[in-house]
Amino acid sequence: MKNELPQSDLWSQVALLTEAGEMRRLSGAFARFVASLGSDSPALMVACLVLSELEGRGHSCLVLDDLAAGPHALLGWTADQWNELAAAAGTLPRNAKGWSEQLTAAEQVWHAGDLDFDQPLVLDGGRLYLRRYWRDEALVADTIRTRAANVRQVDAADVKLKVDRLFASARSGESPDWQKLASTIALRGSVSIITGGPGTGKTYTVARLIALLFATSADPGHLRIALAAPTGKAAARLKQSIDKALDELVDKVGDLNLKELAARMGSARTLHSLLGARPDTRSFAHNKGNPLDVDVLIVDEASMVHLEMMASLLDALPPHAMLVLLGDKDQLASVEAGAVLGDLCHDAQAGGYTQATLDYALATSGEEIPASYTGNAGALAQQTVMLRHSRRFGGPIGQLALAVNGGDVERAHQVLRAGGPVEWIEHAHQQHVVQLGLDGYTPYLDAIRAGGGSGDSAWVSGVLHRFEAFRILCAVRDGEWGVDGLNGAIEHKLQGAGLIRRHGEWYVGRPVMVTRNDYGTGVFNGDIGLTLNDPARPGSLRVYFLEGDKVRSVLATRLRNVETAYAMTVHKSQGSEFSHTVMALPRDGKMIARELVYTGITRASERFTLVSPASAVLGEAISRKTQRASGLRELIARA
Ligand SMILES: Nc1ncnc2c1ncn2[C@@H]1O[C@H](COP(=O)(O)OP(=O)(O)OP(=O)(O)O)[C@@H](O)[C@H]1O
Repeated sequence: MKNELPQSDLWSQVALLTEAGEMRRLSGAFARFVASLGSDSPALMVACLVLSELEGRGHSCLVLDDLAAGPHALLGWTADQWNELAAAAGTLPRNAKGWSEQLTAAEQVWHAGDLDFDQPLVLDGGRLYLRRYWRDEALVADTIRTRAANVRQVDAADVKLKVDRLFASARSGESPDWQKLASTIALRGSVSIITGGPGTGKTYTVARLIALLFATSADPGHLRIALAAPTGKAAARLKQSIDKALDELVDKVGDLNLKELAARMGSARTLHSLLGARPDTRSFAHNKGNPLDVDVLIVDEASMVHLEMMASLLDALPPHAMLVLLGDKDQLASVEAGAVLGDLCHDAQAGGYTQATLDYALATSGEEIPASYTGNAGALAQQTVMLRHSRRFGGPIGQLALAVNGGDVERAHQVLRAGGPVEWIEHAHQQHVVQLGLDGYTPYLDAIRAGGGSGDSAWVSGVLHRFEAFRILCAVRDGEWGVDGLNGAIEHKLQGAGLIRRHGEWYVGRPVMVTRNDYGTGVFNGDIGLTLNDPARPGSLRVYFLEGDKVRSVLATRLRNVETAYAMTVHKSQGSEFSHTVMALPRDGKMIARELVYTGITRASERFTLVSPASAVLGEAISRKTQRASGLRELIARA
């Protein structure tokens, strides 16, 4: 029955928060929609508003304990903003139990386990979900649990012989050799995870795993191994690194023609293209009913895979196929809801390996897992290995990344102030970033002028590589420290310096980022290209994209969803690396957390410059760890 409550106060508060930019219009509309289906109790309305807001911030659910304690910190609101909303709603439950009872009483909420009427909201184990996210989380949890428990028998002596040869030249430098361990642990599993920071050898290890898979297969000629990553750039990088690593292994796998077998793997694909994305729908051509034609699927940059994509991927993977996820668990999670890799890697640091895993590791790799990593952390933890030693990240950039990752503000300040390849412009003005932009982008713009637009692919590739050597990353989109403000200011500066000649939107030298998948032109969200003259058609412009060592181009006027990309968000930079990376932090950093700073720093291979108008923002961000509400771990642990 409709509850005629004096809720006008609540909706006035909603309007105020919306006007102040603290609440999405969508959240109010969503709550009203739910009310139109039945109860409009204050508890239900407030829960809907908060749930929708959290969804916009990447959480897959609303934990009722958080709601009872006051979710303002999760929302980035002040305690007053929350208290005013709660007071306007009327009497709200005092604790999680009370919230649970009131929400369960609403006919729009399905209490998991009860008779299901396909209600839009789901309450499961003290968490409120939008139905779609609950379905995705349940699917991921069920599939991962089943897969983690499904460990196959291997011939330990045979594996040891082969893995010893594959890792014979490896300068491990660590004991135990986690890389070697990771490859034999993955070999037995239906799902496994290899996590580690930049340069810890995830790709190096997986190349050896591939060789091992071929070498131990009864029918290597028919083993179908597929490589994939969330973005085109990450996919191209994966393929390139694996090819390079496999090249070094050709004589280490007996009579097998590794080159030919590797060539049959084909190129690495984006997850969208692997699954067969269809324009304008969320569904894919491949799913449970039409599974992927693979025996082994290796997915790189798995931290970028959001909950919905992971659910689609697991749904489309045939039960017999092996899934190997590679990624850095400490990186920023996807913009979309879910922090799947982070959730799945909960025990990676500690290990939590059982005696059975210790025995298996010793028998297959000869490596002894130290006692400090033993425990009983569950089936998935037995299939998870964290690589702990970075090979190209030992200097100040690595030290800074480590300090940030560990939440050590003082140490981060120390490294930043010590100079060298790491620098910090404190109390900066926007002009500082703009000047860095001018210096950093002059080389590729000079190359364009010098080349005269010959269009020759080696020349284009050279220009693109120069562009890729430098990038400005932003934590936010809006304002003078955001992507939009900085792009405009840099463009203006380059124009003033005579490096670009802007007539309208498109001009020679304009870097662009694709913001939506476009199947017609074959460009995907996150692809970055440079605008150059079309040698075949004087007067017209083409955008050139680097794909591994190849170059692809599209007529500029055919690209509908693009934005200028002198500055880009840290989120979009994942999977890329630049020799010199500049990261600009805004004046107000309340929504910035450690993972973002860490991800920005780890994009830099040789030089990292931090620019911030207010120095306190960095410390605050490092101290703030993103907590994304999710029930994945609990659902996986459920028997
Ligand atoms: N055991 C090893 N012996 C010798 N070289 C190694 C070893 N492990 C890794 N390397 C080298 O270190 C570099 C980094 O390795 P790799 O690219 O595999 O790391 P990664 O973890 O995949 O990095 P990213 O996260 O940046 O993709 C590569 O040049 C690789 O060849």
